[in-house]
Amino acid sequence: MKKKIIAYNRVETPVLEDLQKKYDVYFYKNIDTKTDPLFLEHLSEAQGIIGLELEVDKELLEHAPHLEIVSNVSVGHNNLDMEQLTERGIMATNTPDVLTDTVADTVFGLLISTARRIPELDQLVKNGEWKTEAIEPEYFGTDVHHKKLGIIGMGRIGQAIAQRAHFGFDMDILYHSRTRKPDVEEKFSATYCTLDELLSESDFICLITPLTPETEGMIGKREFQLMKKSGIFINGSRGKTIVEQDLIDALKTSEIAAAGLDVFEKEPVNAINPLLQMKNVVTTPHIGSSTYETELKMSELAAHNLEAGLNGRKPPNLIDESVWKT
Ligand SMILES: NC(=O)c1ccc[n+]([C@@H]2O[C@H](COP(=O)([O-])OP(=O)(O)OC[C@H]3O[C@@H](n4cnc5c(N)ncnc54)[C@H](O)[C@@H]3O)[C@@H](O)[C@H]2O)c1
Ligand SMILES: O=C(O)[C@H](O)CO
Repeated sequence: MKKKIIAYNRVETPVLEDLQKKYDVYFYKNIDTKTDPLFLEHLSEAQGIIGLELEVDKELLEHAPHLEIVSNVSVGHNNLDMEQLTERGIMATNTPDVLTDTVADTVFGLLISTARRIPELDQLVKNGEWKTEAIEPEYFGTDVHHKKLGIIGMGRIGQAIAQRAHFGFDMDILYHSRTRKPDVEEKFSATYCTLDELLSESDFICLITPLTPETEGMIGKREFQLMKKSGIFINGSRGKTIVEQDLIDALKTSEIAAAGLDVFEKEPVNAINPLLQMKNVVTTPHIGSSTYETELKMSELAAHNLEAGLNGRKPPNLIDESVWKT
């Protein structure tokens, strides 16, 4: 009998079609996973889950007695209750590496767009408000090259950001991470420092840690106050790593100059969120990894992980290796 799989939110079409040849696949999108009766029925039979941002918690797992593996189509796995999964011996996997450069490009794109006010000035041109041959100084931006960049979370993506900053833009790099990385320091002439030093000395700050109990709300009122008034803050991690209301306040009181945000406390972001009214805030809808090429690679890797797990092979990207019994 074919194994049963729940596919959720995003599995690229060619990958989904390939899975459909080998398994019974039930694809769901934009449903209430706590109450949807058909979803819960399929979940009760499923051996595998593959997808993006499905909240896999105790309640969901209680409806999934046959589950063997949850394969995230993302590197972030804050949607998974790892304690519950491990306790039940259910494998969980993610998609590191294949998206690293794409996310670093997004973060750097946000950084340049925010510093040079590209979306705001694009609107000005398109609205017919470019009135003088020489644009007025009130529309000038700030330089990116040769400035100081602070990276919080010097992992795979953090290092790809550092590479762009160091080799492409001659920036000075400060970083703060759980551990010091001498190879990174040498490669990008980066300096390790405390979080407070990084916040007070950087011209640009990129946050790119995972969302964990330790990083939840790690950037709030105190941290924004430590930043330079000319400071530009970029968040590519998860919305909940910052206290969003404190960011709003810091921008309103000019505690910092501007922000570039790919992620929000609540997604999709609420249309009345004050951040959306601010000219000095550049936003994108959580598209860090969303290019055709990279999303396909993520789906392929997630399917590879899923199929390994379902067929008795160790998935290459097991998050908690302790569940693998040889
Ligand atoms: N915006 C997007 O679309 C998008 C896309 C991919 C990843 N992400 C986010 O980026 C995160 C990082 O991805 P990665 O592949 O670089 O992961 P990674 O594990 O390689 O790197 C994470 C880094 O954060 C550091 N870190 C963890 N806790 C910390 C703390 N309390 N203080 C300082 N540093 C801390 C770790 O030491 C590590 O160096 C993901 O977990 C995800 O949340 C977002
Ligand atoms: O963590 C990731 O891979 C991304 O945020 C998914 O979109």
